[in-house]
Amino acid sequence: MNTMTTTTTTTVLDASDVTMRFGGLTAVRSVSLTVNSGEIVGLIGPNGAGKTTFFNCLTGLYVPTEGKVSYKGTVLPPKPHLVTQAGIARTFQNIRLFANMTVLENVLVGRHTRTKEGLWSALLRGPGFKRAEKESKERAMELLEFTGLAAKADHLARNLPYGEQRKLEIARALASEPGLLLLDEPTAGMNPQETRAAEELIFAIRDMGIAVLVIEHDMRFIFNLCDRVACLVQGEKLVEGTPEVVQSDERVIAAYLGTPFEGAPGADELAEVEAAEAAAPSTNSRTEEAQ
Ligand SMILES: Nc1ncnc2c1ncn2[C@@H]1O[C@H](COP(=O)(O)OP(=O)(O)OP(=O)(O)O)[C@@H](O)[C@H]1O
Repeated sequence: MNTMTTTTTTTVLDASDVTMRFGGLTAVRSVSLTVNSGEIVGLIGPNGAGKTTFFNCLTGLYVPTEGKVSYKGTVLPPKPHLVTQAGIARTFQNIRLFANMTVLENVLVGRHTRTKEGLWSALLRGPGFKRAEKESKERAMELLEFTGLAAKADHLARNLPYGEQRKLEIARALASEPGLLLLDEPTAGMNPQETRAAEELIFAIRDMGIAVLVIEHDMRFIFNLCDRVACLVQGEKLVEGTPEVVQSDERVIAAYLGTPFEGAPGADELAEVEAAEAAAPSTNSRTEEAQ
């Protein structure tokens, strides 16, 4: 929640008329979308609607066939490492961690776009390199505290439970000090309790001053979390608006939701979350899996 009285909203991301064709298939057709500072924006739509392809166009993995993508007023070069350097970080639908590296090492990898020390400095391990290494480690530990993973800093990534691997991906993305975070299905495979914790984590990220664009199929999560939601269908943006507008739009219901969305959690689901929360002493002190 923004408590400042004199906040100015700026456009962080401006994607304009983005089209992506693969041979004869138009996966994304002339989609425009902005994300402003302080906002959490959701991207929804049926399987194959073009959501991940659109993300890939934003992050330089794909060069859009048409259209342009700007970050804070500057057109982005279509190269993933330059996009990260500019200030956009992302997570992937399928978790992409370095499984045999520790939790801390995974976050340190995410810092490489922010460390200025060059190859020679690293090879010689001079004072500049050692100072940068120490600062990176401190920042990485801060991010592990923030995401609730500090106690597992020395564990191998592959030994973390699934929900914590997703958190680690977020910590690693935050390590590049982004101004915009793109999350591709951050709650996929999570239980209701983990989903709720992920929601809180994303609010906290927004409160740190990082704008968020999130793809998700869990509509309760999306409508609860987002200031604005855009619905893609067959590569085109069908509707964009507040959660209230999007969830009651007849076209969204027909093309995606199937039935009108009911916002309040069902009694069974609420009971399941509350029982799980009561059983777990805290999110950070889960039973550790064997290393
Ligand atoms: N590299 C590619 N080459 C060819 N076709 C592709 C490529 N990537 C995606 N597509 C196609 O583009 C369309 C959009 O796929 P995309 O993965 O972006 O959808 P999505 O909305 O993210 O779906 P989901 O919710 O299932 O993840 C699909 O028809 C897909 O098969």
